[in-house]
Amino acid sequence: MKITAARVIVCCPGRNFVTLKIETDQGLTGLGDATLNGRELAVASYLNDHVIPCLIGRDAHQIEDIWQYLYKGAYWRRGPVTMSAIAAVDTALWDLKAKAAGLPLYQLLGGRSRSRVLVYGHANGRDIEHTVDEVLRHREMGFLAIRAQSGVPGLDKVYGVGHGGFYEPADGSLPSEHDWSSEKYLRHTPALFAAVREAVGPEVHLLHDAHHRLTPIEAARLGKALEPFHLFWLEDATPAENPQAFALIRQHTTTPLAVGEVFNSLWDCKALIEQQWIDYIRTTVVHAGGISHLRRIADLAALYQVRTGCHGATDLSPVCMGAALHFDTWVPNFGIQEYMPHTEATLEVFPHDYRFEQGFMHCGETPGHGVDIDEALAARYPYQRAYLPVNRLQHDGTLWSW
Ligand SMILES: O=C(O)[C@@H](O)[C@@H](O)[C@H](O)[C@H](O)CO
Ligand SMILES: [Mg+2]
Repeated sequence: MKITAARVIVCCPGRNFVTLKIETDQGLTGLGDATLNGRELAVASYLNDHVIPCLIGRDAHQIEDIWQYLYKGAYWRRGPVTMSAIAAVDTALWDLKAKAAGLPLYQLLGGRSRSRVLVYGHANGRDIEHTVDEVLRHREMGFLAIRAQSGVPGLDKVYGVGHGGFYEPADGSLPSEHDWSSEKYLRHTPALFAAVREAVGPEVHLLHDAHHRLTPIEAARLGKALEPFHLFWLEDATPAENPQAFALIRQHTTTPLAVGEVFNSLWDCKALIEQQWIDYIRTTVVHAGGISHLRRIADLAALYQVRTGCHGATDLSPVCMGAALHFDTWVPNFGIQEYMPHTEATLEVFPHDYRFEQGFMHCGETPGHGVDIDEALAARYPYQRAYLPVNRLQHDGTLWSW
């Protein structure tokens, strides 16, 4: 099955998405997600200007050889742009191989390891009371696992909390600047989870994302303070460039730790997994080199009882969600899948066969990963530059992790 053409489709049905479409001489096409929030055109150019010329004429069945060619052949290895581009090619080739076999993708990975995929939803509120209401609303919607994020008294905007309706962090023609105070956040968050756990009872899994903002000792303090509320995980407790920071957190708390949505290769994950400094690895298809590389990360994690917890925010396209659900259906050391429902406009551009049902998701049985793109509709939503916000410390303006 020869690759005859490939093109990059950039569209913005409410937010930007980058999709790679590979065509073959057998008339089959494959899709991969290449969306990197706030740097979309960098990946589009990497694909258009540097990758696609190398793909034409290759055998689409040689997924591994093409992966190695794009990884080692670039000389400049790893990084979010490179690995998102490789991920898109890899995902599209797995989609093609499954379509050529007439099988849903999970069958090519090793078949079904579970009947359904546990997911967690996002409950966000402007304050504790509103967040409790949102958690209860999500429980009513059938979620068995719910992430809670709330506004922090004294801070105008914080990660994860929209201002009414759909939460989309990327905004503006330049990055918006948010104030941050770890002290205010640390004073507030234990009270948030005391109220949420009290309201929702012991059964519902509760999750929280500290979003890279705490120092290691502050993260240890928060993990310890949250122990009475038995979180499923505390995510991105501290920036993970220094994996050793998680060793310090580990010394102080039994709150499970999750990290990895910003990782783009096995090498980012290795020490954290081998030292058992984390409990869940958050890498997913679009940013960690595709299905081929994500399998390698999961296999290493399995040796150390670390489970998967794929990233699944709305700035990852339905193509990534579809592929991730097939991965989740197969992977033996599955933990949980993040599920932020896309907008109707996005879902119209990306017809798909996966579905949500009572706290779980089900990938479809369509050959491939089960997601397509309506190119005519996508063309009606041209790219709109948007950036993720930046954070500055409220007391002196120091630039901080957002
Ligand atoms: O866990 C999460 O879902 C977040 O960390 C993401 O929403 C993250 O902020 C975005 O993907 C950034 O583009
Ligand atoms: Mg996160």
